[in-house]
Amino acid sequence: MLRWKIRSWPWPVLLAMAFGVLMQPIGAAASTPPNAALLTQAEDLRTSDHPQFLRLLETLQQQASSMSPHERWQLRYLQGWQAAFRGDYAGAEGILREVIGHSGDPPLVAKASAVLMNAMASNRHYEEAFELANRLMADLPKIEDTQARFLVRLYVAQVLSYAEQYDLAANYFRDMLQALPPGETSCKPEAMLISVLYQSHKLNSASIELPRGIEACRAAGQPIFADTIWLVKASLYLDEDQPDRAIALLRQIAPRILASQNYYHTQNVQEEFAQAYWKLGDDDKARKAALAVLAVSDPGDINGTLKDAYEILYRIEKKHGRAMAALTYYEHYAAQNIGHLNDISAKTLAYDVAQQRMLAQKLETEKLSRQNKLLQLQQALAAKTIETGHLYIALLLLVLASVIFWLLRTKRSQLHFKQQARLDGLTGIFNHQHFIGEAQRALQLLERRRGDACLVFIDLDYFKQINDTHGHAVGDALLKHTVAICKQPMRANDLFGRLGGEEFGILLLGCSHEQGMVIADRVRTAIETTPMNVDGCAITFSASIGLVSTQACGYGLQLLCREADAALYRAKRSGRNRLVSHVEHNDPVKLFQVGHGGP
Ligand SMILES: Nc1nc2c(ncn2[C@@H]2O[C@H](COP(=O)(O)OP(=O)(O)OP(=O)(O)O)[C@@H](O)[C@H]2O)c(=O)[nH]1
Repeated sequence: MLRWKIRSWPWPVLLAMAFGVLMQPIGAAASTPPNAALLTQAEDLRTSDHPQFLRLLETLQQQASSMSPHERWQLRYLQGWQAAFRGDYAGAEGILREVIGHSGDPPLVAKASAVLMNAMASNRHYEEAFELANRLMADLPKIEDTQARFLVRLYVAQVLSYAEQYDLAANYFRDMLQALPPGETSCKPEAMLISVLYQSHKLNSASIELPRGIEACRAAGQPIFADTIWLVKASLYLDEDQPDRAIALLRQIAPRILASQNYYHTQNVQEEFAQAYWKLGDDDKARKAALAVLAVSDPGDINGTLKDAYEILYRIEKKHGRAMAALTYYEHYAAQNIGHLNDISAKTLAYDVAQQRMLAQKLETEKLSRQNKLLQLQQALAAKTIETGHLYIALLLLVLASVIFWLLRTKRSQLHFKQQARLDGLTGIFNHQHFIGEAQRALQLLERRRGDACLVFIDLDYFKQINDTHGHAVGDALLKHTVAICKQPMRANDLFGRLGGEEFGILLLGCSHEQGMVIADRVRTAIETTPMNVDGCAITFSASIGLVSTQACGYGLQLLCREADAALYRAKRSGRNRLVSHVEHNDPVKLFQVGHGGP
């Protein structure tokens, strides 16, 4: 028994319908509108009045030299579209690729891409067509022109249905119906939705979509799309074993379809007649209709309609025992069946390949983006490490600076304390201990050079009385005053120290006995003649001085101190305020007059 197979509506059928092949009469234009208006008019007429479109295209081609570059690219797009329409797919591909590559006009590029995709699919370049469909779907959000978006979505959905992705295509058409751009009607998406629902077995003859679609196309003045829906309805009657209703419907639409000479619709209407008559057992009419399908077909055509027509012819001939004729039709049927199945496999395979390739690209992109992210993280980490390194260095430098600062402070304190330990707290000159140490070292050096030096001991006279009379503070001030006076005749390298109480020592370096005597006497005289003023009252005082030279006693400090002390003692004993040298003890050549006998 003949099994009715749901027709897989081939791409060219839907494409031809979308292009429109209505032979509407056209009126000649009274005057020639400007190029831009003519281009828009031509684009609008493509599907509703194709002959008029061809005439306009001719006019536009003649006016090409007066067009702007943008208009010339629009014309080129229409030429590409027309090439695809007339079946010159290779020519269409070349022109449309040119528009896509060079026009620089995003809506035009989108429309040209959609038409190119159709041309490639019609030319059985399935893999390229599906890949382009994937790209167009991905780029869809970027297409701002509503007309171009509509066209792209329409064509992409058609290509999806061609790859038997019916649910996906149906969703596309439903989305389009939800948001029709201005100037577009629901006819085309409705008709195409019905077509994919039929192919995915989701319709019956009572489905609401059918009258809705027919009404939309009638209102839009698109009879060809309305006929598509009528043909689907007739197929559904056949599926539901209602051949009478199918024939009644086909009789209504057949005159218009046959008059339109639409290739695919003519094939389909005849094939549906054949199926219906076969079901009713009217073999003659079934045979006649099936032969009419063959009559309108091009040689070499392979499609589901031809396959079904040959199957009916084979069964009729077999039924009537015409074995030879039955075998011939069977061979054609088998060839159509294999060709049709091969074509379906090629499409399915191409779609799978395109999907796999897209998935691989997506994974590659994700991998790259992950690697990129990893790289960014590594860079951030490296930057952080450098930053941390800088922080550590800064911290280290800070610690180092603190340590250096602390060491310097400690050193300064040490130096300060050391200095303090060397100096006399009241007068600021060497204290006894340091004076003795320094004198020892200086005498040792001097001994090596055989230089001269004089050690001078100075003791203030009656200092106790000054303290008692004027107070201890005045006594302190007098001691400082004395130090200042003593420093005046001294040289920079001479050593000066406080030996205790009111007693001072001076080591005059590089100084002979005679020179020493002169300097020491200057000191004595200066003390005697430089009173200290306290509250307007001049306090005069004097000092006794003992001197010893290395010329007389050598470089031993102990001996020098003893002899200087002895000379000082003698100065005190002999009346104070005088200079006595060690030499004078043995040969008192010169005695100094006492300035004051007492305070
Ligand atoms: N103001 C003050 N007095 C001091 C200091 N050191 C010692 N004296 C005093 O110096 C005085 C020394 O007195 P004496 O040893 O009797 O000697 P003098 O009164 O100068 O008598 P002669 O040395 O014999 O002339 C004592 O009264 C000490 O108290 C000091 O740093 N400041």
